Amino acid sequence: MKQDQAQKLRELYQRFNHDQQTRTTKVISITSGKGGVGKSNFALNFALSLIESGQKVVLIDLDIGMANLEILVGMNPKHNLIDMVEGGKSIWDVMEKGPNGLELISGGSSFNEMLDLSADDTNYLFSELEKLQGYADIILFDTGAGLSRESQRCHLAADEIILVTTPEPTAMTDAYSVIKILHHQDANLHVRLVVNRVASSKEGMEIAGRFRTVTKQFLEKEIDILGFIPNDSHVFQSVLEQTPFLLNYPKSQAAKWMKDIVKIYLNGDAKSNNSTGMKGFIRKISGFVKI
Ligand SMILES: Nc1ncnc2c1ncn2[C@@H]1O[C@H](COP(=O)(O)OP(=O)(O)OP(=O)(O)O)[C@@H](O)[C@H]1O
Repeated sequence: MKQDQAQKLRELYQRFNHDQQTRTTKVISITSGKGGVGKSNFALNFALSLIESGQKVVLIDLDIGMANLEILVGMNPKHNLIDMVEGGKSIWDVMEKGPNGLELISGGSSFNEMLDLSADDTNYLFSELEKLQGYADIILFDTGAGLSRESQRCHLAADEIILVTTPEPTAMTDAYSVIKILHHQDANLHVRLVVNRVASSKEGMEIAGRFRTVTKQFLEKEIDILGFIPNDSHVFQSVLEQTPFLLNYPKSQAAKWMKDIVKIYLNGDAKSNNSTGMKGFIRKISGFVKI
């Protein structure tokens, strides 16, 4: 048997037997109030940095109508979630391997078709997604900016939400709105803030302070600040080169700060492990969708 065939068989074996593993599987939904604040770049490089720290991560693109993670990472996936539902494929058929152990599931560019999915299709989608329980330590959903009905469901069903903003007043105002609307639906949601494109950590702290003051008016608890990413030309360069900055420019300031965020995330996460995982996610999201 050829070596690559043997490798493929081993991978298949691992995937079909993953439920015997004991991974908890945390589901994180990544969002922003305003578009273009760096949410997808954050999601991709956060995933890669988590992997570098030993986590098994699956990144799922749910940016409705604008799925572009595959472009940022220079991949050309053969299938996406819509193909999966329409073609009766399995979740393993649509999961593509990227660089450095990244596993990516593309949402395609017409995921809003989900709105028209039949009850059987929706059940099928959820049953395939549920297979990821126990397969990865962390499932990251990159959702569209703002709050569409689908992305709201995703946030409300996830174990936690990472909200990305920049210091711009417009981005901040939209981020406040996202928190306010989500909090109105579930006061116990765990939201963590990332401020992207800051000039310095001092500016990041100032923005975080302002965010805390404003959100105190409608949150019972203080919002969690996960960290800051500097404004760094290497990010822009990496987008042009279709290679994530964490891999392309590992010594850049953006990569360094991202690694700090992951350290903070993993330290804090170990202390508060109350995830309901992919099974909980499917149970909750099924409750929002009338099947
Ligand atoms: N830290 C940063 N430093 C410099 N430029 C950045 C940084 N983060 C993002 N950018 C720039 O912002 C652009 C938009 O980033 P990205 O596509 O990740 O945003 P987004 O919030 O996902 O957008 P959308 O909501 O439209 O999907 C990138 O192409 C990059 O040029």
